[in-house]
Parts: sequence; structure tokens; C-alpha cells
Amino acid sequence: MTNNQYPIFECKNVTKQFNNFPVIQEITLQIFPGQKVALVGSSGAGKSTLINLLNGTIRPTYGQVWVLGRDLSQLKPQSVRKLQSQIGTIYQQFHLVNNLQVIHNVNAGHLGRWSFLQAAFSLMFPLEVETAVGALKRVGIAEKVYQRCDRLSGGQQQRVAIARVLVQDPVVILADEPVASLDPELSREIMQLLAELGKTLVVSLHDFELARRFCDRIVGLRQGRVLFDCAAEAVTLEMVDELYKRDN
Ligand SMILES: Nc1ncnc2c1ncn2[C@@H]1O[C@H](COP(=O)(O)OP(=O)(O)OP(=O)(O)O)[C@@H](O)[C@H]1O
Repeated sequence: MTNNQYPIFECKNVTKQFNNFPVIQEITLQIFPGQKVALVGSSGAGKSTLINLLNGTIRPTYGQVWVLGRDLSQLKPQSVRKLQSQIGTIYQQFHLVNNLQVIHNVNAGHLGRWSFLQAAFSLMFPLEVETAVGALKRVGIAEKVYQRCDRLSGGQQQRVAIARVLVQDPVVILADEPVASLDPELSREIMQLLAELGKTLVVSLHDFELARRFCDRIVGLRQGRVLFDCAAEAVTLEMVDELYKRDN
């Protein structure tokens, strides 16, 4: 797919090996502003690894990952961290501090901008409460602002994680299996929420139907390679069969 804007992410012939075994193989792709991209494929296909390459958590063995026009491999750690503050990542396990109140978890979205002193002060006297409540309103749980996170349901915890990303106000959201631990109805609700945030979205999903319903572009990964990369409505049953077929 092409686009006349600059890509947010660009993988140039990227290979990632773990213990000399390639889990991502020669991937070249671009992701443009406004796209909602689903990464799909069997367990072990490389979806999480690709997300970690895009947010700079891990580095390619070969090839380059460019983010917002910068080659990550050429940047000093401080510049990488600055770029990373433009990327919001949501995980399956929410990555919340469970014994803290919702307000503190949402305010963690400010940590890239706040000084150490501001962060420490806010743990006692929460700063930017209005911003946090605004984000919690958008995800439908404003009344939970002073609740401890471990008292919330899984769906509510994922909403807190999304509110944290909203406060971070990144250019793009990466979501790694964000609904894997939720029931089907909640999964649809959370996907709808993510799709309607108005941000560029790259989301890995096990459920192909969710990908088709909420994303406009689907990248099918098989054994670390891109098997297809096309508009959601262009994916055929044959392509899905090929994607998930077992090796004999
Ligand atoms: N840090 C690591 N060290 C060694 N191997 C790893 C590491 N991370 C991932 N792998 C391996 O890379 C392969 C791809 O894993 P990855 O988690 O990216 O797949 P996935 O498509 O996200 O799978 P799932 O849908 O089960 O989450 C797997 O075989 C996995 O065991």
C-alpha cells in the first residue's frame, strides 16, 4: 500500500533472530498516519516481536527500523527515548501497577515529560487530575479515578491502560494482543474504543474477525514473513486458510 504522506513506521528489510533463529524475516513495510493496521497470524508468527521492533524495545539483527523519519539505529539513547514518547504501547496484561489507584496509573502517561520530582510529588498529591479524569471519561470509567487497580475487572483495567496512553498523547498506538484476556463482548468494546480514538493504530490480534471489523489494513504474518498485506476487505478465505494452516 502506498500513500503520499510520510510513514510513521518503516521497516526496511528487517530480520530479527533469537539464538540464530529468524523469527522475523526480511520484512519491508510502511505504516502511514491514520491507518488502522492489524497484525494477524498463528501463535509464534512474530507479531509481538514486530511490535517490539516498531517501538524500539528490541533492535533488528539485519535491516533498519525507521520511526517518524528517523533510523533508530543511528540515534543516541536519549533521542530514542524521545521518539518512544511519541509511541503509546498497550499490552495484553495491561502493565498497570495494581496496588496503586487508577489516577496514578493514568498519570504514568506523563512520565516521559515529568521530572523525577514531579512524578514523586504526584504519587502523594496527584497532579493533572482533570486531564486524567478527561481520559477516563473517554474510556467510560471516570468514576473509578481513585479506585485501586487490583479492584477493577479485566475490561476496566484495559480501559485504564488506554486512558494512560491517551494522557501520553502519542502520535501512534501499538497494541499487542490488547483483548486476548477479555471475553468476546468486552473484546469488541475495547477494539471499538481503540479504533475510535482517532490515532494511527497497529494492533496484533488472534481473532481475525476483530481485525476485519475494526482495522482497515491487515498484515498477515506467517513464520516471520509477510504473507499478505492488504485492505481488510480484500482478504479472502483462501488467504486466511493459508495464514493459519498447520505445517505437516
Ligand atoms: N526474547 C526472546 N528470546 C528467544 N525467542 C524469542 C524471544 N521473543 C520471542 N521469541 C520467539 O520468537 C517467535 C515469535 O514470537 P512472538 O511472540 O513474536 O510471536 P507472536 O506471533 O506474537 O505469538 P503469540 O500470538 O503466541 O503471542 C516465537 O517462536 C518465540 O518463542
